[in-house]
Order: sequence, then C-alpha cells, then structure tokens
Amino acid sequence: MTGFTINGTDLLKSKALNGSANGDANGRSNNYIAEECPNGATSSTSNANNANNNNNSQQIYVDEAEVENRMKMVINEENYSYELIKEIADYFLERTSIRPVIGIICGSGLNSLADHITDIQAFDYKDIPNFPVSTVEGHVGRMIFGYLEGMPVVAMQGRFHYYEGYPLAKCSMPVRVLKLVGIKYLFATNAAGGLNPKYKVGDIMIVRDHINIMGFAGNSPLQGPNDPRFGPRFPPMTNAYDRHLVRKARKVVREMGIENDVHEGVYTCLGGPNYETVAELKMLRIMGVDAVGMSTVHEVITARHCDLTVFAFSLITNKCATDYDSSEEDANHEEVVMVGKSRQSICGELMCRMIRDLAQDIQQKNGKK
Ligand SMILES: O=P(O)(O)O[C@H]1O[C@H](CO)[C@@H](O)[C@H]1O
Ligand code: HPA
Repeated sequence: MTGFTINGTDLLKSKALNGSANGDANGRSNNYIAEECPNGATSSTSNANNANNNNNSQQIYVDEAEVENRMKMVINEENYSYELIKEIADYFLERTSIRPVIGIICGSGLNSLADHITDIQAFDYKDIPNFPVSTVEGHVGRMIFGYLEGMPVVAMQGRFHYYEGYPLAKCSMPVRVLKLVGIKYLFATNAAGGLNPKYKVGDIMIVRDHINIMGFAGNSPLQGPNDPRFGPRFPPMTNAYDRHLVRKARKVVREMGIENDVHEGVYTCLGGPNYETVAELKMLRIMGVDAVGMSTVHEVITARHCDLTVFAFSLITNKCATDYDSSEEDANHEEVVMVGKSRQSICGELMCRMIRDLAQDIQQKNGKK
C-alpha cells in the first residue's frame, strides 16, 4: 500500500504499531509520534513512550483523524467504498425495472455481443455518476440492460484498462456495481494474442484459468482495506472459471460444430499498452500461458471475491511471435478490433447458446425446489 505518507512517514505502519482505533488500554489517545530515522527507515513510538526517547531521529506528530481521512481518500479514489458502489448500483435500480442475473463484459471489437439483447435500456458511462469513461477504440462506453434468451442481463459495452490510467480496483469496480445490481454470473470476453502455436486468428479460447502476473508484482484489485460486505480478505482462486460452465461451453461448441476452432487455455493480463517483446512472449509460453491480453484477470478476481460465478472466453485476434524471424505481422489494435468484428456472429452465437443452456439449468433447479 502506498500513498499513506506524511513527510516520508508511513502512516499505516505507524497506525498498526500503535494499537486500537480508540486509544490504548491506558486511555492514551492514538495521536502519536512517528520518528523518521536518519537512514530513511521509519519507526514509531507512542506519545507517552516518546517523552523518554532521546535519540537523533526527527519527530513528526501524526494525527489519528488525519490517518483515517487519508485512508478514506485512498479507499474512495482507488477502491471505491461500498457506499459509493451502492450509490452507482442504485442509480440503475431506480431507472430500470430489469433485474439482471448475468453480467456480460464485451471485449475489444465485441460490442455487438450486446446486439442480441432485447427490450434494452442503455446508460452511457459519461452520464453515470462516479463512473469512469472508456477511452479505447472498440469500447463504446455503455451499460445495457435487457433480455437475452429470456434471461435478464446487463452488458458492459466497454471496459476499463490499467493502461488508461485507472488503478486496477477502479478497472474492476463495475463488477462490484453489477454484483449490487443483483447479478449471479459474470460472462467476460476479451480480444487476446494467441501464444499457443496451435491457435489461429479468429479461434476462440475458453478461459480455463489465468496467471495473475500483475499480482506477482504486488498489484491487485483487492489491495487495500478489505470490506467484508464484498467478500473475504483472502479469497480462493482455484475455481476462478466455473468448471460447470466450462463443461457446458464444451458441449455448446460441439453442438455448434466449431470444436476445431475452439480451445481451452490459460489467459494472462499484462499492463500494456505496448504489446509484448519476443523474449516476454517466450517467457509467458514457458510459464504455460496460451493467450495474452490486457484485461479480464482483475475483473475475475473481483468477481470471485464477491462470489460471482465466472465464465470467460478470448477471441484470438492475432498470433504472438515467439521468434525474431517470425513472419507474423506486428500486433496492432486496428487488426484486433477488425478481427473482433469479423467474428462477432460466432462469438454472439456462443454467448447466446451458453445463456440459453444456463437459463434451462436455472429453471430446472428452481422447478425442483
Ligand atoms: O481485453 P480487451 O478489452 O478485449 O482488449 C484487448 O485489446 C487491446 C489491445 O489491442 C487491449 O485493451 C487488450 O486488453
Ligand atoms: N497482446 C496483448 N494484448 C492483446 C493482444 C496481444 O497480442 N491482442 C489483443 N490484445
């Protein structure tokens, strides 16, 4: 966690070292002295202890209320508080009577997935209070409520990426909004580079799992104070992509007769916006990555944290070059969007059939109750 410093003093560290929010057992308040050691390291002592403290360190008075304020600022700016997210959810709930069960995120060039939705009510991101705006070509920037295969759904035509300048928590904040709107399932889609040599441009990869490389570097959408109203501090990720929905997708793909163009694999998200070097792609392949993009992973982590059931697929929009003499063209976003558009009908059909099948399951389950 960064951003909690005054004059180089780590406020969070000071707070943690100095006891409860209401003062210590001896009735001392939690205002305390933080010491900035000459070597740049920081240590803290309580106000009372410090009277006897006679070393060379520079002393800085740290106010408990100020710490709380700073924490709130960071939570609101980067993580969005539960209350703020609820306000955004209420904005929709007050304006539409549709109560979606499934949330869909349309990837680059895949806006048309939402064309299958009927009885739509659309909200431009720019009109939604406290909502970010899409800045990437191929992402319309609209939230669409309606019905798909008879199921109430909500679709995001446009997502937020880290490279746009949004922190990860803000990129995936809409997932929490959709949770509070009432969805139970998240269907995420993306455009991705095919790293598995068997993948062709235009193929689909059902996401079986992901590798959270940004998480390896300590960057997570769940970073910061945890609000248990969303989920636990340490959520498991072993069933991140629901195994029943993966099985269902296999069946649907067979029914569609497209099994030769569809794979199951591992996705990873890099920060972007640059595409990868050959050396990076070689490393990712060794790690077991099949498709690479710049989204989805943080959305799925956020979705699993708040107990949504997740299904995701990648449209392979380009082949990644893993040697310097490769004849593959350099990746470029125009091509990514173009391939998305050229494969919109197959991606749309997969989505519709999955939702039709899932709707039948849900009906059956409800019938049995
Ligand atoms: O993941 P989506 O949003 O589909 O878009 C993918 O396509 C863009 C790069 O061409 C990046 O934003 C990458 O993440
Ligand atoms: N790399 C990263 N993100 C992408 C790619 C790629 O090759 N294609 C589409 N999104």
